[in-house]
Amino acid sequence: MDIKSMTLDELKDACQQMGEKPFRAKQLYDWMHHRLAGSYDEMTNLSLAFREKLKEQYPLTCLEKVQVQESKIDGTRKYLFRLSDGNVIESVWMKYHHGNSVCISSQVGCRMGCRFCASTIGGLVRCLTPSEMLDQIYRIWEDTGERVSNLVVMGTGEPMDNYDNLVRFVRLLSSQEGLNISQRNITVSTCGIVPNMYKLADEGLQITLALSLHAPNDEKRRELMPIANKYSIDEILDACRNYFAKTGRRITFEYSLVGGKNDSEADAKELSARISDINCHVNLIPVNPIKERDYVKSTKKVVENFKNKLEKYGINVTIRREMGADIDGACGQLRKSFIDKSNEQP
Ligand SMILES: C[S@@+](CC[C@H](N)C(=O)[O-])C[C@H]1O[C@@H](n2cnc3c(N)ncnc32)[C@H](O)[C@@H]1O
Ligand code: SF4
Repeated sequence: MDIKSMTLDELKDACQQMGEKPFRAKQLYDWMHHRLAGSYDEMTNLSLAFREKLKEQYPLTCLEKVQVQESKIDGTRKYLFRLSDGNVIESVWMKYHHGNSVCISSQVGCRMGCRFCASTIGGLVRCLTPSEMLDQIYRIWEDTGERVSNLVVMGTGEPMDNYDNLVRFVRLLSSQEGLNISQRNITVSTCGIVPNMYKLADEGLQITLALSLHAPNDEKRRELMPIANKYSIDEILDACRNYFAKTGRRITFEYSLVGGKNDSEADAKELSARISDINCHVNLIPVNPIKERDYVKSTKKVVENFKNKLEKYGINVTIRREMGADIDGACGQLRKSFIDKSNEQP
């Protein structure tokens, strides 16, 4: 395992095996997770011999900032980072009145194939390690100089398709010796991989589960999301009910409104009936069109009507505020256009 993905206890064992005292592990942990050291050479309170041993046994890798786009409207920042193997990923920093929020990627690409999503067009390249997920937050913290209070795993990738790394990442991020971000301020979004939703409910975590529903019935969902061929909405909603029963955490349903596909009043009525018994919140997101597909955004009026209809049936609902509208591209597009441009060059 890479050294920045280790817990403090694991690091103590590793240090001991290298003949070092356990307090060295604390110093090392502090350098990596609080002082955001980019290399062992910066860790000047560790002996040169120890640093050499570390370099040999545990190469320390950090994300490299490749590009930042900043919104003139609200200060939202989109980051493109390069991983040590040359792959690139994107992350977003948003300023809200309740604090700063970061949206991270969990994989390089995605294999789920949702029709409206730019992240999946090149398929899955690989899963991110816990430290690569952490480092997105660390590098943004370093760049902005501001603490992060909320985290959403809603960037490229399907976190439930990278389960063990995701859970380890959440534990590291929320641990007292880590950034100590409250688990209640962490949201993990999934397209609905049912067995792992059950597993997550038993981890003893207090994170919010966001479920990307996007349709009121299986037929419509299958048109938008191939994963719907594997798990039915009934199965997914049962997994959500179980998550609430086990954790007490209200479920968030994400619903991307696609013009003429899933945004009618009948869709709203059917959706309300299906989720009315679940302690939940619905987040409506007008779909962000990508050039590879011909899906269109629902009009403002249709979005408002959809919201009103859900409210009429007693569902708690918000329309997601558009952040960084001037730098907006759909999720995964910054990475995709960077790769396309790199491929065009001779
Ligand atoms: C990029 S996904 C990552 C997390 C996870 N894989 C999932 O699907 O929930 C985060 C959210 O963005 C939504 N999304 C993806 N592409 C979109 C687009 N072009 N317009 C609006 N929402 C989009 C997804 O449906 C999902 O609800
Ligand atoms: S919406 Fe989520 S699951 Fe679907 S392709 Fe995009 S990243 Fe993957």
